[in-house]
Amino acid sequence: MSTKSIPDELAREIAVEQAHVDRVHEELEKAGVRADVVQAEGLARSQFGRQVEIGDAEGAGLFERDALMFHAAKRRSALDTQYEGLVFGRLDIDHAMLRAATPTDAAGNGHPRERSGASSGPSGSGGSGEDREIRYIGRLGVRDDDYEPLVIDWRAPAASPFYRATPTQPMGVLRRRVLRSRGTTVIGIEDDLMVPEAPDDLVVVGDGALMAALTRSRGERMRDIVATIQAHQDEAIRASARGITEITGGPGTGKTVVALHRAAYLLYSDRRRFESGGILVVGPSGAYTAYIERVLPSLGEESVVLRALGDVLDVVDTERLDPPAVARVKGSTRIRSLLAAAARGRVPDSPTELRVMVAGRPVRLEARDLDRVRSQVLRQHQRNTATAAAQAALGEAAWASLGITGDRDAKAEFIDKWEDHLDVESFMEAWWPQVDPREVLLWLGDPALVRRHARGSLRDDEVEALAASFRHALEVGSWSVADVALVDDLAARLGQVQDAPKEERGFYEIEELDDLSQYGVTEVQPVRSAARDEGAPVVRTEPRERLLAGRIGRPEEYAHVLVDEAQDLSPMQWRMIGRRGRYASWTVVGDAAQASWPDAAEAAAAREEAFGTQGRQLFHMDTNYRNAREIFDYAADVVRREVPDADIPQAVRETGLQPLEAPLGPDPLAATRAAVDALLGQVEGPIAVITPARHAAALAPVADPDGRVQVVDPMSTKGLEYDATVVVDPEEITRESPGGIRVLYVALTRAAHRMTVLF
Ligand SMILES: Nc1ncnc2c1ncn2[C@@H]1O[C@H](COP(=O)(O)OP(=O)(O)OP(=O)(O)O)[C@@H](O)[C@H]1O
Repeated sequence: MSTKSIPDELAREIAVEQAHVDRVHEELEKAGVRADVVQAEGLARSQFGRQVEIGDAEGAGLFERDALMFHAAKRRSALDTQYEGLVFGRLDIDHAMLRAATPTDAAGNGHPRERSGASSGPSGSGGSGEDREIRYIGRLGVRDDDYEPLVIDWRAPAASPFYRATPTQPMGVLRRRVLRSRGTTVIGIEDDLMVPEAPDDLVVVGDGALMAALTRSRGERMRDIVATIQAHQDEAIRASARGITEITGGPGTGKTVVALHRAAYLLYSDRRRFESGGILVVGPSGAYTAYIERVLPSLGEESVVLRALGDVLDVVDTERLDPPAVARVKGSTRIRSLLAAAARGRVPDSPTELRVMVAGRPVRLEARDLDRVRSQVLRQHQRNTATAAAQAALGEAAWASLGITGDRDAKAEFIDKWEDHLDVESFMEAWWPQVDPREVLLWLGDPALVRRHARGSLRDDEVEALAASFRHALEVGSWSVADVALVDDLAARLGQVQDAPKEERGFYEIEELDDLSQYGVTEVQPVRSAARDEGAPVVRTEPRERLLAGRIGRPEEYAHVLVDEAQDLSPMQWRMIGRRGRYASWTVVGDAAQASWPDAAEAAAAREEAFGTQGRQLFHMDTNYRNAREIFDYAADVVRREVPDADIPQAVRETGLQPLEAPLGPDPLAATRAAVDALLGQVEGPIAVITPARHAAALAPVADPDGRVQVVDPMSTKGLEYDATVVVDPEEITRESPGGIRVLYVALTRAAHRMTVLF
């Protein structure tokens, strides 16, 4: 046996694997041609529809095989060119060893033996005898004409030993091999031996795939870990789809990447349910969704919806953060009573009196009467769907106000006239308009209104700050991330805005003009009459239109909801996500020690409400795969001082390089530049300068145009990682953030290889 790679041996092994990869591609080439034919015959849709229901380990027959291959052929070139190859693993299994083992220690994870990914036989180093089997593992399943698997989908039960086999429980596996490819070319091999002595014909090369993966430079986008998933991670990935799956663990323990692989696994294991029902992945920021967006496509899955907290609603997409004190008010369920009152309250500037002549009788209703009718209707209805009910209730009130008793016919005539009365209709338009939930937030720019509706539930300073924040939204024309959950809450209270009946639309509202973009028009400014504007201050209407653009629909519901960085969701955000997962199972990923939402108990209560009474399964990750041990130990020391019960993982990789500390000095820009310049020569990939707001403007010039060096605030680095970081002014980071030291902990755990801290 050989445990060290020597170039010739490595080249020989690569050639063997290349031969198999070539065979897979030939097969896919043929399938691609067939797929074109299928498509040309108009059968593609039904074929594709069927294929989504099968896994490559189950079922048999030409039809499924064609369908499977159709899908694989479609995805092949993307997987090869963008995602490091379709085939990434190989298992050499000894069935004699398997037979001798306990029944649970079986390749195939207890499932009936599947035929191999390449079979026993001549192709390569594994071909000794009947008992030997070779399985190739890939991002998708591929079979040959005889329905023999050439590659097994990584999610199939037959691929499970690739992730679960260990030297103490080898599951019949002699050698696990990871293939590294560029395009369709195999360029490297890393082997792990599962038995103390490999048979003579089994060559072992490389230093182990995990370490090779971890020492690699980080790209701008998260990579999948499909070739190096560890056994404890695999358990969480393949855990039951039901109920609530919680994945906890410290920084860099792979929580995010495991959760994403789990999403791909769920689609594979119950495609009918999860593809049609949908999977929603929610993360903290747009930077985060951009960072993870390639992981699922790299696993062959395109159908998962990724949303940041600022773009959960279709019509709002924002990254703007409120000052911490305001975000706190907006995130707390305390604000619900204000929203409820505002949603039920009078529409500002709506009429406070109704005078009308109906069926020859003069009707007069005053503010008190109108308020009473409104409250009565809103006890049973949502405002936007209750126009008819409100008009009817108003009619009853109008009749009652006349003080006529016992004359049924007169009442019937009155109500009949009331229903079609033009004056009543125009009153209704002003008194009971359709209300966009975002309008309600704009009303709350008035502190007096906020105070009145809050009825003591908010302090004076909170009232002022809240109202100021909505006025600010109107000035800048953008909502904040925290506003999105408020809009969603109001939308649930008000009901969907209803279309005006077609015949009532003004000529300028005809449908053809709804989508002006087809004429190249991207921004519309209303024409204001000169007379109306005369003498009046110039009103800039554009920000308001930006704030109210689009139509808010009903919340999209999903079959599975995956929430990352769950420790940061405010109670109001939990409620927002909960509306999208009322019938869903959940995967929830978080680490309390990295929390930026200050009131853990309140958030926990809202989260429990979102989950309902479903069963739980908990997975804990305790190995840090991101940070060099020296960097992580530094961060762990910092957080332990204030959060003694922080969940501290073990970092597995040592570099021998301690983080550097240097003074920020009188010229922060120069100090930061010097730190960045040094790092540029030491790492290949992205570098982040993580700075508190105080230095952000001064340090902005350090960012480079190609994006390799970025200047970012600590909160925006949540969930992300870089080859190297410069953490600026840690004390100020702690001071400025509501999460305090926990946010500094996030900042200190973003670097994979090098870190410099500037005090
Ligand atoms: N089995 C693995 N093989 C290779 N790389 C891995 C493995 N597990 C995790 N990693 C890598 O470790 C890094 C950290 O993973 P991830 O971002 O999922 O951690 P996290 O627990 O979500 O971190 P945080 O809580 O700090 O955001 C990523 O680069 C990920 O690819």
